Amino acid sequence: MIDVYLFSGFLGSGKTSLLLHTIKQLKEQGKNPAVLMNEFGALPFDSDTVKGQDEVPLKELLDGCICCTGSEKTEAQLQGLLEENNDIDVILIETTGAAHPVEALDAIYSPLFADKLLVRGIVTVADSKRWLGRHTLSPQIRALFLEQIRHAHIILANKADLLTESEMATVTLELSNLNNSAPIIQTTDAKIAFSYIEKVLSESQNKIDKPIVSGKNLSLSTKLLTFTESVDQDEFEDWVKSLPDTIYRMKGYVPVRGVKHPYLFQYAYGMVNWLPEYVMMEPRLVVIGEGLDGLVYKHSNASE
Ligand SMILES: Nc1nc2c(ncn2[C@@H]2O[C@H](COP(=O)(O)OP(=O)(O)OP(=O)(O)O)[C@@H](O)[C@H]2O)c(=O)[nH]1
Repeated sequence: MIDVYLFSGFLGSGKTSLLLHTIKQLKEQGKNPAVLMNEFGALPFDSDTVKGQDEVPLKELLDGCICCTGSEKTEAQLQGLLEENNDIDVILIETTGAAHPVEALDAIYSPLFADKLLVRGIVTVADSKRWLGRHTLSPQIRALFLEQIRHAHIILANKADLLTESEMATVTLELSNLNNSAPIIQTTDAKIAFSYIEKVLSESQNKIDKPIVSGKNLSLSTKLLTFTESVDQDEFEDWVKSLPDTIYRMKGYVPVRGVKHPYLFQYAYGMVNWLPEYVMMEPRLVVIGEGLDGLVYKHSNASE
């Protein structure tokens, strides 16, 4: 049987960081992990990051999340992974931040895999800073955030570096009030020993409840910005920070004036992150949020 782990968590909480860190540890143990990831929106930025890891079989479900693309598609992807690679030991599934973890899990519970896959459980990465500011989220999004925590078998209270010790203590207490059966681990960059996750999940094969909130009903949408000319880095950052709180996530490549290649740009919950790129990437940016109509930067074009 192949162990399957599901990584859940809100947009920008640190799931990809957990995935990369886990792949590294599994490979160090001599195991062969495979990855199924889905992206909300049409651009596979996260899967680009994972492709950088040598020889990790990867399937992506583009343009939608595991829950909305339908279980047949997920089944087909999983089947493809298993047929093309007969030496997989572990499958890691990263769900989109907009997916209800139980629906995503439903999709991989298929009779096709009953004797092949052993679903070990759900690890939810919670952005601790966002947790403290959760009252600013719209009710539907907040409900999804809570559901992802409620259904977790292990919770990572991530981004501990951004909070004080007493804030972290508050977050941990509040998370445990919501889900008192999952261990809560405070992490930075979602760094955790995978052996710990393995141990906890092999001990507790929790029963997973039925979904309450559906990821399909959310008013989240995505937008793709393409740039017509390079931007002034400070001005662009000011623009991003002036956007409403309902813009949850941005990632992509932004051409910056005076710099040769577009920078890798990430935005999550009020914080921006620029990283130089040594290759020429197409300058385009995915924006995820609510109420994106009319959102455009002065040197860019927007499309759905
Ligand atoms: N300060 C801080 N930043 C973090 C931490 N973990 C992740 N980040 C940053 O948060 C951003 C999002 O991290 P990812 O690992 O891509 O999160 P994700 O959940 O995969 O994001 P989506 O793919 O949008 O759902 C990146 O800029 C990370 O560098 C952390 O513990 N502390």
